[in-house]
Amino acid sequence: MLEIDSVTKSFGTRNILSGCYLNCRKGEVVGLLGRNGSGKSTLLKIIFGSVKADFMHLRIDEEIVIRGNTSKKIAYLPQQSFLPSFFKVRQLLSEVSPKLLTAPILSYLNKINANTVNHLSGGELKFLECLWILSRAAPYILLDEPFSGISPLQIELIQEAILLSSQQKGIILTDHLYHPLLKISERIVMLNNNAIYSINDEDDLIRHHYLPDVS
Ligand SMILES: Nc1ncnc2c1ncn2[C@@H]1O[C@H](COP(=O)(O)OP(=O)(O)OP(=O)(O)O)[C@@H](O)[C@H]1O
Repeated sequence: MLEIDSVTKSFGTRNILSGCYLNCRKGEVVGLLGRNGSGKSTLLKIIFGSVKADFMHLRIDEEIVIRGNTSKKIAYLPQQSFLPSFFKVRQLLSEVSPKLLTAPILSYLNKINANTVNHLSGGELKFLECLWILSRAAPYILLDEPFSGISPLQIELIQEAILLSSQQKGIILTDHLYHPLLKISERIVMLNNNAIYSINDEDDLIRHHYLPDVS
């Protein structure tokens, strides 16, 4: 299990996270929701180790971890593209796990004919980056907005890849496209007012001012 607790983070005088707790077991997808600026990316970066918390405890499979990214136990899809523009698409595809290459995913990939990453469309690039991250050997995967910029049919393919990957891995996923997120998440949590809350139904999303109350 990946378990992070007592996460505290401020930027200057602005408190972003106060004593947050989050966990994820192998075999589950945890959906993390929260309004813009609530601190979701910051929390994922703290777990990965690219942002330093003011305070936190991170344990992965019973071991205390100081920096997630040097532990080899966490792979992380950031919101922004991270592959070098000259990276060969063929090379990228060769590093995708065969397990994720289902017939519909292969059929989509066969239609991509760019040679290098800088010739991919925004959605194609996000799709390939997500498949590549899901293929890493790390047992825990953090996905920051994997559906953003992706068209509906390709979102279904990404959902399929995430679910396949989650058979062995623990996945923490955040996205504002909350319907696709709700569909594949075993558990939903929400960052609100610097803390994490469990979400049981859509009414909770209204109570936490994530969805408008239209009643
Ligand atoms: N390096 C930084 N320096 C100062 N403030 C920062 C820094 N990084 C993030 N913030 C602030 O921290 C808050 C949380 O940012 P974060 O990116 O974690 O939000 P988020 O929940 O992921 O938002 P979104 O849904 O819009 O992506 C924001 O108000 C942001 O401006």
